[in-house]
Amino acid sequence: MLEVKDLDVYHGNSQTLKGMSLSLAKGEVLCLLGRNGAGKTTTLKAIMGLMPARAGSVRLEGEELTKLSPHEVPKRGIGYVPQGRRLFSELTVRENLEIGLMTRKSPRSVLEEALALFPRLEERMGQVSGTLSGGEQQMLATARALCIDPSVILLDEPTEGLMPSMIATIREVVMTLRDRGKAILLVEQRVEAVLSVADRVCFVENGRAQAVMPVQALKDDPSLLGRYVGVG
Ligand SMILES: Nc1ncnc2c1ncn2[C@@H]1O[C@H](COP(=O)(O)OP(=O)(O)OP(=O)(O)O)[C@@H](O)[C@H]1O
Repeated sequence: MLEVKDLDVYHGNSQTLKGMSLSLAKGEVLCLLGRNGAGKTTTLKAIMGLMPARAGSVRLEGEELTKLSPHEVPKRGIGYVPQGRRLFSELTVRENLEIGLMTRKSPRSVLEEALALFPRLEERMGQVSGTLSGGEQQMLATARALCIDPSVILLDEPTEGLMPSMIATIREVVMTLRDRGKAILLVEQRVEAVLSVADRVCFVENGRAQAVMPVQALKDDPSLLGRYVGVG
C-alpha cells in the first residue's frame, strides 16, 4: 500500500535520510525504532511531503507522492499525528475536528466514527483544545487525523509523556484501526508498547532502515534491541 524507496532527505547540507526504504501493508502496524536522531521523524515528514526528497520515491497504491505539495498528501488519504500533536490550541475540539473534515471534504459519518473511538472527546467538544490534558490532546490529534478517513496513519511517539491509562487507550485505538484495515506507521520509543502493538519492526540507524523483522523475532531475541538501539 505505502512504499518508501531509497529516500534521501537533507537538513541544509546535512543528509538526514540516506536511502531510507520501507513498505507498509493494509492492516499492519510497522514500528520504527532507533536512537535519537536516527531519522524516524524525518521519515514521517518526508512521507507527508513536509521535508523534500532529493532522491527516492514514496508511493501510495502506486501513486508517486514526492512530487505533490504538502497539502495534497493528506488528501490522498494519509493521516499524520505529529510529535507534540500540533493542535490549533486556541480553537475548540469541534473546530480542530472540522478542519480535519474539511481537508478531504469527508462526510459527517467519518467524524462520528472517530468520536466513537474517543467518547471522552465527545464530552469536550466545546472546550478550547489548549486546555485539554496531554492525553486528551493526543486523542484529539488522532481523531483529527482520522477525520480525513485515511487508509494510512502515521503516528509519531503518540504515548510520549502520557499516563498509563491514556497509553492503554491509545494502544486500543491503534489495534482497532489496524483491525479495520488501516496501515499504521508508528514511531515509538517504549519497547513494551512496540512489543504489544507492532506486527513488524524497522530499525532505523543513520538515516536508513538497517533491519526489518516481525515483532516475534524481537520477542524471541531481545538482544536485538541492544544491537540496534542500545537498550535491552
Ligand atoms: N530542523 C532541523 N534542522 C537541522 N537538522 C535537523 C532538524 N530536524 C532534525 N534534524 C537532524 O536530523 C537528524 C534526524 O532527526 P529526526 O528527528 O528524524 O530523528 P529521530 O530518529 O526522529 O529522533 P528523535 O527520537 O530524537 O526525534 C538528526 O541528526 C537531527 O539533528
